[in-house]
Amino acid sequence: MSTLLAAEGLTKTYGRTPALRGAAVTVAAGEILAVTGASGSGKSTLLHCLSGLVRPDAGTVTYGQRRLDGLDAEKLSELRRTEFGIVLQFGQLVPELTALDNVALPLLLAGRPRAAARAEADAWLERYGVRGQRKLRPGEMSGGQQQRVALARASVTEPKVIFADEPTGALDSLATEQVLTSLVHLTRETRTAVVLVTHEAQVAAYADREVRLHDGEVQDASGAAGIPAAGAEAAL
Ligand SMILES: Nc1ncnc2c1ncn2[C@@H]1O[C@H](COP(=O)(O)OP(=O)(O)OP(=O)(O)O)[C@@H](O)[C@H]1O
Repeated sequence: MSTLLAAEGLTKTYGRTPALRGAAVTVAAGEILAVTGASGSGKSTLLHCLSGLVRPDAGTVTYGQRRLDGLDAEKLSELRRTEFGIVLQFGQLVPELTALDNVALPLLLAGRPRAAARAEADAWLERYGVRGQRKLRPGEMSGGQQQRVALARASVTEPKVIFADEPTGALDSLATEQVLTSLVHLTRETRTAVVLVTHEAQVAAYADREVRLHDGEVQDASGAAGIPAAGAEAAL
């Protein structure tokens, strides 16, 4: 598989706390990569560096032919808007907008007509099991419902890479399966790659590959982790 995203020697220190210490990782088009490790091992920091939200102190992130550190803030934010879908751990939905309008927003920003944007947003809410909540604002939804709306918003543009930080952390196991199955479908249909930060084995089992962090370093990079994603899809 062709490499879409490659990071080498990533180092990031917050004050005196080393979050990453020379981490290296690659992501291929269409693959689901689970990033696992104990609390504080650097998983979120790795996701933030890979998605260009945080600049590492040292090391490189290359997306296609482009080095993220070679892009200015405007180019980086354009790249994130057009090629990436990002789901962070806490509240990134627009509080004033309904679930439907939150999900339609990236399409409207890309110039899609309102009716078409809303129809696509509706379909993604359905896929993630929160169509019933489409008229609610984030403050009127549970944490798990908000997570699913955030995933729908990250998926609606069919980006090249989705970065998701514990996207099922607030879901029960049935809803977790529904969400991960939808993600697997997305990757198989559109060759979207997914970088999935998780501490749950049930979630990592959906990945094609797992990278385990320990104290900011990649401890173990394994092949298929548990149930392969294709198996999860076939089990539908
Ligand atoms: N913005 C920040 N300011 C200060 N320290 C930070 C910041 N972000 C991360 N850290 C520290 O860097 C280390 C790695 O944190 P990170 O959030 O990347 O780990 P994690 O594996 O995602 O943890 P968790 O599973 O608990 O979310 C931790 O010691 C954390 O306290």
